[in-house]
Amino acid sequence: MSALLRGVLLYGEGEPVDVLVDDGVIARIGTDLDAGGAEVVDARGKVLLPGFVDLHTHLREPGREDTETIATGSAAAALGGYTAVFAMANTDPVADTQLVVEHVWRQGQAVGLVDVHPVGAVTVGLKGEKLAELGTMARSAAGVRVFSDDGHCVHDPLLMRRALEYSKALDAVIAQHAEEPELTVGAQANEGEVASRLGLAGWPAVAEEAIVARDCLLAKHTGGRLHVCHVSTTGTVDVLRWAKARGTGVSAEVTPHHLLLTDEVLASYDPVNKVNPPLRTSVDVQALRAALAEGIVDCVATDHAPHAPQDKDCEWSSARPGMLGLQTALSVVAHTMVATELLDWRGVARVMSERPAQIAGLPDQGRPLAEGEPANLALVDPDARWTVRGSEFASIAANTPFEGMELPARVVMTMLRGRITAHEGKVCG
Ligand SMILES: NC(=O)N[C@@H](CC(=O)O)C(=O)O
Repeated sequence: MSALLRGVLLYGEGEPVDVLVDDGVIARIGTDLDAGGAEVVDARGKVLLPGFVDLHTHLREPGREDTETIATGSAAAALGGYTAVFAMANTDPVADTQLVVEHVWRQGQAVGLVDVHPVGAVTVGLKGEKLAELGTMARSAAGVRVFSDDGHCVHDPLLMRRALEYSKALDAVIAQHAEEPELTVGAQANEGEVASRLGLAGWPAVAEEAIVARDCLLAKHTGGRLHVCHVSTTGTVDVLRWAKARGTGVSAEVTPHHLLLTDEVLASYDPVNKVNPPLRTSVDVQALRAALAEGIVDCVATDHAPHAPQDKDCEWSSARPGMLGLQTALSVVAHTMVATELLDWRGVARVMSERPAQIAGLPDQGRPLAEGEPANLALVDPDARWTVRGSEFASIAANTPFEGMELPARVVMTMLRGRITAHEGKVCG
């Protein structure tokens, strides 16, 4: 299949060009290119970016196919501009064996809309007691390079030390859900004024920061590679700055919802706003935006967490934490980072594609927009404005905290190795 994108702006910069995609790669970039037999896409005024890479997606298969499947999650990813996603291990059964990670990998390939890379659990059953067979998962057909107990913190420092040692040997990364469990027993909302006012048990920032500090020390000590999931506090940014300055092998992600929402939205008591880690204060939001712009926080990851209505339309304390993210990520980043001039589109390519691909060691993702490079691409309309409707998403679940919000910019086309996977809001193939 070949396609010619006419009049597109590479990274939103410079003069419009034509981009000819053929045989899975960017074959030519120039002006007034001859379409030949290629499908012509009018891309005037659109921004071309490398396809996005999500290091943190919950696809819920196996186990909770009532909320998301690899097929529906892949469709949501393609519509959101993603060409690769990392499917978290907290499925049922847990992705802690070769069997499960290979199942997820093969399902993803069979669907074929996005590269689905299974994340392997760090500990057996996410129980935090015994290391899972990291080597077997790494050597499996799925080639696992990201390990995480996400949803749970690897709390035991000796286990975390060993996992980081393995990460070196396996050229992998340990993605930590940083939450000191002793400090968050019963916690429901960011510890502070809002939680007190609403009568919700507090979730202190230090529960995250203490684990990030410990793990940075362990990463430095072992020479292993640590990735900090969903950074949510100013103090974590300070710790990351310190750790990076002393040459620690650490990277970090921030979610779109932590770049936009604060705990003030909890006043409605709507559990759609319940998430782990919790929404923090406007001071934290500003610190996270600045850290992402500066590169202290490396990338954006969605933490796309679909939940069934019965797990969300209930009392706050019994609701499950988590929010959808795949189909709104680009727009929330445009709203919080581009409209505020903290990032330009080249910066968006860095935080949504290049850095996550590097962190996970994906050789054919997050590549430059240049001739001969694989055609993993996201085409964005920077001038679009649209209103979020969870019911219109490809996901089975509809738990978006951005419901009814008008957001800027929208992904209009996604290509995976030269094949159009989504176009104008429709999944292709
Ligand atoms: N991020 C979330 O709020 N939820 C995650 C897991 C978790 O971190 O609790 C989920 O799997 O639903």
